[in-house]
Amino acid sequence: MVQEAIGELIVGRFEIDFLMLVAAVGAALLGAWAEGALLLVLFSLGHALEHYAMGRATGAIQALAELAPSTAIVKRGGTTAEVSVNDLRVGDIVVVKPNARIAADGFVIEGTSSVNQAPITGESVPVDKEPVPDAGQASRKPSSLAAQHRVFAGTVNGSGALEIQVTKLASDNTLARVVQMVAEAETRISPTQQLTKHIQLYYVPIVLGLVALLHFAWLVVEEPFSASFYRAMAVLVAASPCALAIATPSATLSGIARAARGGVLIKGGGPLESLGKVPAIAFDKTGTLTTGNPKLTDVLTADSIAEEELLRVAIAVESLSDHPLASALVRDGQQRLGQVISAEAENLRSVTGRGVQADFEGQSIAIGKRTLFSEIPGPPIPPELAAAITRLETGGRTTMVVRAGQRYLGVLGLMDTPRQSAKQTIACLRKLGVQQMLMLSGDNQSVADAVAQEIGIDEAFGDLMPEDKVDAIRKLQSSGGVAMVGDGVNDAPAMANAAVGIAMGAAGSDVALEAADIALMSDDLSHLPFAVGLSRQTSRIVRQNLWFSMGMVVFLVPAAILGLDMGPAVALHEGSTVAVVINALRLLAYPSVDP
Ligand SMILES: Nc1ncnc2c1ncn2[C@@H]1O[C@H](COP(=O)(O)OP(=O)(O)OP(=O)(O)O)[C@@H](O)[C@H]1O
Ligand SMILES: [Zn+2]
Repeated sequence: MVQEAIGELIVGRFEIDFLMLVAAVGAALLGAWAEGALLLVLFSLGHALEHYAMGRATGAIQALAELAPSTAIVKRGGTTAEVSVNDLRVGDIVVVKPNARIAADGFVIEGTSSVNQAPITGESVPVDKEPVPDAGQASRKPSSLAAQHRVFAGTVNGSGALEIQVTKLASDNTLARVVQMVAEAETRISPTQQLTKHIQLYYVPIVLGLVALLHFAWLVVEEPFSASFYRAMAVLVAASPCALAIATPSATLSGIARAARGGVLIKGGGPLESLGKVPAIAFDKTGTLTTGNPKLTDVLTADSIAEEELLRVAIAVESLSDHPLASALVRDGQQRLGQVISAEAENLRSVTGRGVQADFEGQSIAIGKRTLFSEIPGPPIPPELAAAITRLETGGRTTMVVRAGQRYLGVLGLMDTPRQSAKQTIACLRKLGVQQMLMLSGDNQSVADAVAQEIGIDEAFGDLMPEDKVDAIRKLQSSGGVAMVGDGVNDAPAMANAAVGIAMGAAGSDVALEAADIALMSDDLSHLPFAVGLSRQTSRIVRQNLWFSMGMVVFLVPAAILGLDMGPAVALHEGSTVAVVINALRLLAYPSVDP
């Protein structure tokens, strides 16, 4: 305490601890050793309780870090050995026994099991895991692997034994990054916290002035100097804004810790507070409200073009693209053809938000939405093909027009389905008080409208380029604030312009984890109402704490002036500080909303 007080003095600012120290030393100097000692005892007792309670919140975060085992069983050169996780290298094969905690991030190469991922993603249902078809290919791009192949350090294996190939060093795995980000979050200051800092800056000097003045009370009322001094000291204690100072940080810390346990990473008090306040939430469509796993539903060829030709060209080009539409086309197209197309195009150039261009068998190929072809040189879309596109779009299809050289080969229709949890999530958010739910999509307006209608979104904006999404967010932001939910990859600019950027499925994506203010670790929308609810509850508790602690000062100061003793004044003062922290700890027990 003394150190803290001196430290603050050195940086030239009065702090609460300093006030208390003045009171204690003052009492002792005047020969009232007993009072001085009582003051110090009560004071440190209060602080000990407060530290203990705050420790509960920080402990919740610390517990997260201890989820990962410290050793792993590694297969190297035909033998197995137990090594420290810090000695694991990318590419190592780790053996995971049944019911053991997984020691590293990686993908499954042997065995099947179901893994409880709740510690990382908050998903209550275990996720089935199976080996990747080709380990060599998987290791080249592990971040694009499906959930049934990937595993995370800190999750708990089910009843099957697994062998996994390590993709991340222990210091760099998802768990380590989450722990680090939560730790950083603790140090970020929320707006309300800044407010209380501000109050302290003016408030403390005013209190000191009042206390100095009260020393001269014996000049006005008839009493000995020592009586005036005691009163001044009691007022000093009564006026110390300890509870006020701890009101917000204690709640923020508990809120962040609770969220982390529920698979929601909140990067600081700022995002935690704003999420509970925003009147509107905007969602990206593909991969956020929909599964992001579309199916090829229609193949319409232009006159005199064979379906094989259309599909072969489209597959050769799209196998180079990593857009979800592209992988769907490659997968379903080959199935429809009944053969694997191994021919690959060259020189892929993507036209953001519109489509792709590439060279294939001596021709320049363009694939994309209607507007692509009014922007690149070449003949316009013939009327009968345009009619077919319109028909598909009215039917809720995403369309991909294919042109080879000067010839239009046809149009492909794809359909994505809304996530199962989407409709319920939207309803849940509405019940929590979010007034407006919007959708931003690069897809055509008909598809956007169809999805919005199905899941209960208020308004859908389609045909948006990434920069249009940013503009839309800016506009919403200036009319009351908006949170943006996306995958954090191509929505990063829009997310950055929102009051709060929320990324989904962040456990699998470093980029998303980095870009978001709030990250839903699981690829599951239903954790969003939990985050919003928790955030609102945090704001409520902060408000209660602020009122209570200010109320206590407003009561105690006059009471002390009118003669309340030092003992009760200190007890009430420290009691209120502890009460504030305990109130904040209630957040640790905030229930997860089950969908
Ligand atoms: N590789 C591609 N092949 C064909 N068309 C593409 C490709 N990439 C994008 N497009 C076209 O551009 C449109 C917009 O793509 P963009 O990536 O901006 O949005 P999205 O992520 O698919 O949708 P949302 O904005 O709803 O998440 C797509 O709907 C599609 O018509
Ligand atoms: Zn205090």
